Amino acid sequence: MGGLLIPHGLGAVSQGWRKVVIVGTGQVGMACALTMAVRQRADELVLIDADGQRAAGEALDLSHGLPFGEPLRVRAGGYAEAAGAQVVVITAGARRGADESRLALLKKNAAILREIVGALQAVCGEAVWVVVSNPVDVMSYYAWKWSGLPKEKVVGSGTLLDMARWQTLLAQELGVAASSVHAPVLGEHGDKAVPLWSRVTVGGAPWEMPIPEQERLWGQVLRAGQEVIRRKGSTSYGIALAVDYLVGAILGHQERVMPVSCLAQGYYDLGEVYLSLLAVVNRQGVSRVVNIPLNDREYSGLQTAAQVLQQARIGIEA
Ligand SMILES: NC(=O)c1ccc[n+]([C@@H]2O[C@H](COP(=O)([O-])OP(=O)(O)OC[C@H]3O[C@@H](n4cnc5c(N)ncnc54)[C@H](O)[C@@H]3O)[C@@H](O)[C@H]2O)c1
Repeated sequence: MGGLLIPHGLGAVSQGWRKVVIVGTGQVGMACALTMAVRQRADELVLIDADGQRAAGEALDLSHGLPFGEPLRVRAGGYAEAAGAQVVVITAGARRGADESRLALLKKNAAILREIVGALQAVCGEAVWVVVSNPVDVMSYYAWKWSGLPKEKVVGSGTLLDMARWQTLLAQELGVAASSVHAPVLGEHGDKAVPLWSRVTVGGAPWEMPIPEQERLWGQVLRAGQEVIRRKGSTSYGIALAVDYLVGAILGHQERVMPVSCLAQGYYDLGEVYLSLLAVVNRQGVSRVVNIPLNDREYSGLQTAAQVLQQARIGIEA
């Protein structure tokens, strides 16, 4: 993978320079790159892919839009170019088909992740690693385990997307802006996600829905990813906006509270497993977990998610 430096018209790297590396320049990786470019999230984006030509083409394509935005350095390259990044976003790996579960990707994507972790370790030990590749909770766990990084520094996008899908649907149902709805989701990114119905608020006011209505709506959230994949082959924009939000919290040291996949040990009687809990995100990554009280249904939902995620690891070498 040869480095390709796109002319950028920027001078020397200044203090506070924000460098983000994206590993995997497929649909998700490039949607993340475009979102971050448009939102001026970074000063420098480095794109890495096993297919070096693809990464180079993507970097060139993105660079052609630079005259319309703020200065940005975009380049494709190898892992050596990742040195000095504050954030690494891992989106490399196979994606699922419409009728496939995320967990079915594990064996293949774990092998890809192992290779990536080995390469990143040498150059990005100071960065926060944001894992997006599926199954994201198990991949985040192995990124943490194999890298030996402190747990704060390895964070998965987790149920950020599930939460966004749920909030979008609730907002449509109520005829209000999606940003006015707060509806946290914990647990697995997938079938064992745990919607916190007891915590739903609209404009800050608690909001309730009859159980059959809850089930109907949550069923739609669970099928949302498949609905998109069936129609266009992959999901990319929703996750990209979620990742941009998460990366923004890291680079801006924002202390934003959001559900992300993190080491859950020590919370809600959970063991050594990565799944989504409400966390405060800042420059360190996961700065702390917000240990909110859960009702019985939510608590047992988390236990089930943890069991499924721990079982999925069987056969993969820790
Ligand atoms: N966490 C989430 O909410 C979420 C949402 C959507 C997609 N995803 C996941 O993101 C991943 C990527 O999805 P996509 O649609 O972009 O797939 P894609 O096929 O479009 O892109 C994957 C990219 O990974 C690259 N790649 C493969 N092996 C590599 C390696 N060893 N090193 C570097 N690059 C490598 C491929 O060349 C390809 O460019 C999938 O696992 C998908 O399931 C996660």
